Amino acid sequence: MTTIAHAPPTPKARSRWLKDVAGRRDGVAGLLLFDTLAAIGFAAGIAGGVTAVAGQGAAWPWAVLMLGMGALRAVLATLALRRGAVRAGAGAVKRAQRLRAVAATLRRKPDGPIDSGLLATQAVDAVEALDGYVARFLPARRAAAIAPMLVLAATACASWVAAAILAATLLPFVAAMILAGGAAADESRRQFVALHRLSARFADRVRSLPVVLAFRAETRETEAIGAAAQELAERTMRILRVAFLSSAALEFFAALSVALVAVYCGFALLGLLPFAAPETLTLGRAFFVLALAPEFYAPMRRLAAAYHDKQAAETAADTLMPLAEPAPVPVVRVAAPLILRDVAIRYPGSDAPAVSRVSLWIEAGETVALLGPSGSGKTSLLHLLLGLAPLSAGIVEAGGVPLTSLAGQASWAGQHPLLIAGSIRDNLTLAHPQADELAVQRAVAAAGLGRMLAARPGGLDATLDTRGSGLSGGERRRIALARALLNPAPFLLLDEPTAHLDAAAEAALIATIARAAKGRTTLIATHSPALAAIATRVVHLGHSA
Ligand SMILES: Nc1ncnc2c1ncn2[C@@H]1O[C@H](COP(=O)(O)OP(=O)(O)OP(=O)(O)O)[C@@H](O)[C@H]1O
Repeated sequence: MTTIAHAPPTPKARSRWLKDVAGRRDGVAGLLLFDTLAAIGFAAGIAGGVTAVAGQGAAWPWAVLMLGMGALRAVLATLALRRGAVRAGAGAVKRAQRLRAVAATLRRKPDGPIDSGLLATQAVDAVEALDGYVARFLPARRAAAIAPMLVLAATACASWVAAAILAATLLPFVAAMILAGGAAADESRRQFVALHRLSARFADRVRSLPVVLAFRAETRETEAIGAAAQELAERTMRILRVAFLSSAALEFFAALSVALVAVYCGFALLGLLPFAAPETLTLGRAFFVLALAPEFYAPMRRLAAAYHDKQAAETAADTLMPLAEPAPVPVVRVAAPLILRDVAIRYPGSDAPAVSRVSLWIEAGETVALLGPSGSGKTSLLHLLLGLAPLSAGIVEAGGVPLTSLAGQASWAGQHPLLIAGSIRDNLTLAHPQADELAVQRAVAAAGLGRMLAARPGGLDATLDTRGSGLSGGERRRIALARALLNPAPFLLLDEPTAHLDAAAEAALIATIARAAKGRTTLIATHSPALAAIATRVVHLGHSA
C-alpha cells in the first residue's frame, strides 16, 4: 500500500496555500451580488404589482420589472455557474495543480519518499477536490459577506421592524452553520482518506492482476477491496447524515425568520398586533418585505451547501502542498568523458549498497560492456547515469561537470521496456517524435522486428496495451532496442539487449548494436561474452551479496 511520508501542514498554512492557489477571482462573487440586486428588483416588482392590482395605478410596468428581473436572475445564475467552473475559474486552477503533480512525479528524486502511483492518484482525485472550493465555496463566501447586508438595507427601507427581525434571527443561524461545519469537517477528512485508500489499493491490484490470478488470490483481494469500498460507503453515509442534520437546522432558522416576518406583516396590516404598531405598514411594503425575506438567507444557505467543498479542498491540500514546485529543468548539454569516482548506490531501506566503490573513466565514442553476476549492480549503474538510482557516495561527472542525469541525451533500452498504450509506431517514436518514415523502417529492420510486423495485422499501426499483451519478451526488447536506435542521442545505454535470444538471433542483433554504437558513447550491461566482445573495454563488476 502506498503512503506519503510527511507531516500534515498547519491549518493556517493550509488556508494560505488554498488562497494562493485559487487567486483572486471576484467575477463569480460579483455575479452573485448582482443576483441579489436583481432579487430586490424582483421583490419590488411583486410588491408594486400587488399594490396596482389592489387599485393603485397601472400593473404592467411592475409586471415588466418582475419578469425582467426574473429573467436577469436566471442569466446571472447560469453565468456564475459557467464562469466558476470553466472560464478563469476551477478549470485553470485544476490544470495548474495537475501539471504540478505530474511534474513532481516525473522529477522526484530516486530516493524520494513519495510513491509515483500515489502521485498519479493525487493528480486526479486530490486536484478534482479543488473544483468545488474554487467554483462554489469561494464565490459563495465572498457573496455571503455582502449580499445579506444589501437585502437587510432594502428591507429596512420598507420596514425597519422586519429588518430587525431578520437581523435577530441571524445569530442562531450563524451559530448553527458553525456547528454544522465543524461536525462535517472531520467526517469529510476521514471520507477522503478512505477514498484515497480505496483508489490506491484498486490501482495496485489492477497493476498486479496477473500475479493475483496466478496465485489464486482473487477471493482474498476481492474481499479486501470490498472491505475498503464498504468503509468508504459507511463514511459517505456518515457525511450524508451530518449534512442532512445540518441542513435541517439551517432550514429551520431560515423558515423561522420568514415566518416571523410574515406574522408581523399580517398582524400589522390587520391591526391585530398586541402592542402599538411602531411603524405604518402598507400592503406594498409588506409584500416587498415578504418577497425579500427568503433572499436574506439565500447567500448563507449557498455557502452552507458549499461548505463540504471547503473540507474536501483542505484534505486535498494536505497531500498537494508538500509536492515540490516544478522548476524549469536546465538543459545542460553534457559530453564524454563520463567519469565515476568511488561511486556507491544504496537504495532506500536497503542495508547493503547495490554498488560500492566503482570508478570508471569512459572516453567519448568508447563502447563499455558491464559484465558481472546477477545482482552485481549493472542495471543500477545504468540507472544512476539516467538519474533513476540514488548516488549515495562518490562523484559522477560528464565533460568535467557534475552529472545528475543523462536523460534527454541518451538512448536507453531497459530490461523491462516501457510500453505505452498506442500503436507500435507510437512506441517507437516515443523517444524521437521527429523521426521520419525511413528512419523508423531502418530501426525496425535493424532491431529484427520486420518478420513480426509483417505477420501482424496493421503492422506498425497495430495497437498495443501498456502490458504489451500479444508480444513475446524478445519482441518487447526488440521494440525497446529499435526505439533506442531511432534516437540519435550521443549516449547509448543498453541493459541486456540480447537476453533470452537464440544464438543466431543474438549474432544478428550484436552486429546491429556494433553498428549503432559507432560514433556514440555506449554502455552495455550484459551476461553475454559474445556481446561484450564488441566493446572497446569490458568492466567486471563485483560479486553479488
Ligand atoms: N529499486 C531497488 N530497490 C532496492 N534494491 C534494489 C533496487 N534495484 C536493484 N536493487 C538491488 O540492487 C542490487 C543490484 O541490482 P541490479 O539490478 O543493479 O543488478 P544486475 O547486476 O543488473 O542484476 P541482473 O544481471 O540480474 O540484471 C540487487 O541486490 C538488487 O536487489
